[in-house]
Amino acid sequence: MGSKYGVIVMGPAGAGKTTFCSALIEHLRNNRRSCFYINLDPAAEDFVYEPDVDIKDLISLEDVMEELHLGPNGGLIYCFEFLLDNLDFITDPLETVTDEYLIIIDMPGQIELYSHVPVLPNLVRHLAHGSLNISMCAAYLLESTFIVDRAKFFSGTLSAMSAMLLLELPHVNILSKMDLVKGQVARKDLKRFIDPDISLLQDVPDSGLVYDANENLETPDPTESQSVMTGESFARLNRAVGQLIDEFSLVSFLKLDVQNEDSVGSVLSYIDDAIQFHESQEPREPMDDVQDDGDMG
Ligand SMILES: Nc1nc2c(ncn2[C@@H]2O[C@H](COP(=O)(O)OP(=O)(O)OP(=O)(O)O)[C@@H](O)[C@H]2O)c(=O)[nH]1
Repeated sequence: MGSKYGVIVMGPAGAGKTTFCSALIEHLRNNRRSCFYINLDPAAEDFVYEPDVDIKDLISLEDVMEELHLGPNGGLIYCFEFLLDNLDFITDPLETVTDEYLIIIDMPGQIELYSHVPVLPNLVRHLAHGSLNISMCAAYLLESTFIVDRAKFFSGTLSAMSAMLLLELPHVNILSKMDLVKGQVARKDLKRFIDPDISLLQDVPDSGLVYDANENLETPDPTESQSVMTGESFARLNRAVGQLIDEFSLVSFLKLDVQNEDSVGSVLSYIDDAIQFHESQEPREPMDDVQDDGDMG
């Protein structure tokens, strides 16, 4: 059984991850619980609570972009690869953290991290299945204002699903910034987003989206390179996305209003429960590609 507990806070840019981390820390403090706060966003600057470990003390995104001539996304991936090569930076301070602490890991918002780039699963495997053996939960935030634009909401839902599949951790999805939609959405309408009702996708208006069907071909034929996704093909795509979400059937959201202490407490209790439930279910085994001594080599 693990004797360390952690939550990794993820979600698209601006979803409210750092604000949620601060609200969690405040709630834990008010309830005499300890926490250990790790910032892994090399671009994050303003913190209400100073992180106990900050990736910026290991590597600076600005320096990486300047010296390696990388853009912000490439620079971020480089920073994570560098972190994986220097895992002691994060594992050493965690050695002494006991089970009274909740380890809170604040992630950057680049969604590549939650879709196809392997750095995050490697990091999580190391923390959860390496010698630290941290019992972890993933918290994926999506902004509640997305529900105004259904296409955006369902695309966010897909990114949350992608993170669930990628990390294979106990997982809670959270609709953040609920104060921004309070009083604007009827309770019964909100319910259709909390437990996503795929029939909402039937009403998504056809955007007349134009896409380049041959963008990956080396020698695109200019007469055939443009396709217009309209009408029936757009509806078919939406039906397919709906079916995917429906068949996955594990996606639902918790509501979060960071200004409301009860709301933060309620989300935290789901996180605690997810961690405990997972711990009681699964014997933990180190993964093949992760060494036990904290050195990924
Ligand atoms: N109204 C409202 N604003 C919020 C809430 N949470 C965050 N914000 C605001 O949303 C913006 C982004 O919040 P952050 O907590 O920095 O979001 P983040 O996901 O950490 O952002 P990145 O790290 O850049 O991806 C800030 O201006 C916050 O003040 C909320 O619950 N309600």
